Amino acid sequence: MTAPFGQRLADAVASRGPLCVGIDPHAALLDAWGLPDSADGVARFTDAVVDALAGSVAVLKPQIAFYERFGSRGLAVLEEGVARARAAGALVLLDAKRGDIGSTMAAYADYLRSDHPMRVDAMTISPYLGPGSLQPAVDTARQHGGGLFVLARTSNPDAGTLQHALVGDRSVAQVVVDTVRGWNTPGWVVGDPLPDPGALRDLATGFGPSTGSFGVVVGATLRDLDVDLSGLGGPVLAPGLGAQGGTVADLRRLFGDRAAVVPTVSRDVLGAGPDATALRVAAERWAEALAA
Ligand SMILES: O=c1ccn([C@@H]2O[C@H](COP(=O)(O)O)[C@@H](O)[C@H]2O)c(=O)[nH]1
Repeated sequence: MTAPFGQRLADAVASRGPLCVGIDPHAALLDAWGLPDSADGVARFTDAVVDALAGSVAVLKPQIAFYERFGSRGLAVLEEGVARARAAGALVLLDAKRGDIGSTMAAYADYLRSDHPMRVDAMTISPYLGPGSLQPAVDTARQHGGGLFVLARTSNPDAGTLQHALVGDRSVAQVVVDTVRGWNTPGWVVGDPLPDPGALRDLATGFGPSTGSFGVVVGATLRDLDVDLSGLGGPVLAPGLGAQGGTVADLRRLFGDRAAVVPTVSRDVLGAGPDATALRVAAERWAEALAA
């Protein structure tokens, strides 16, 4: 029986630190690494990143879009990379950003099943079809010890166009955060009123044995933290560092010590490759800056 993702994440962070490194084999990076823009190039890129980092970083986050570019051969490469990364001790967060009606969502969530050929530890999902549509993914995650990160306030510049829109007196982003807070709250079921954040302030804010398995994505590029994360009870995936302009100082400014933050960096680390030592040094530089 697999322990809940939140607990496994907290353990990984305790022993390896919170850094997540993204595996994003962009065509430009393949070129810079002297690799062909093909499934073979992506395989060599993935192997190099996994070999260099899966033994030391807490989380690796492959971006499925870069594998789907090469059809079934690309997915076979990803499947192999995911298995190797997990075997080396890294948690694998599949950046797939899936979202659909509930019955289809159940199929997407199969990536979390223990019998899936490309089983991952957690995946990113999109809430655009409404919180209720995501429930089958929550059920699968609970059953198989998996985790979910729901897009709440993403790192792209025009994200607020939709995410700031109001639903009653709350922003769309806040509705997402409140929904995830519900998933992390023992005893809460769909249809119950959402838990009052004020009453949940003592739910874990940092990493610990009670870290929940359900998290949100909040970009490190935000000018201000315009969602209330109190009582979330689960992790916050923070992309946007490095290539998108976010810094460790931004993480501190936005989150302080009020959240269990998993900062994630792709291009800024991957650009150091293909040399394994250089990749490790680039990841360590971020890890040290985060720990300082
Ligand atoms: O709000 C979001 C959600 C996901 N991402 C993904 O993270 C990486 C970022 O790559 P960098 O090279 O570090 O910019 C990429 O896979 C995005 O799809 C995000 O950037 N923002």
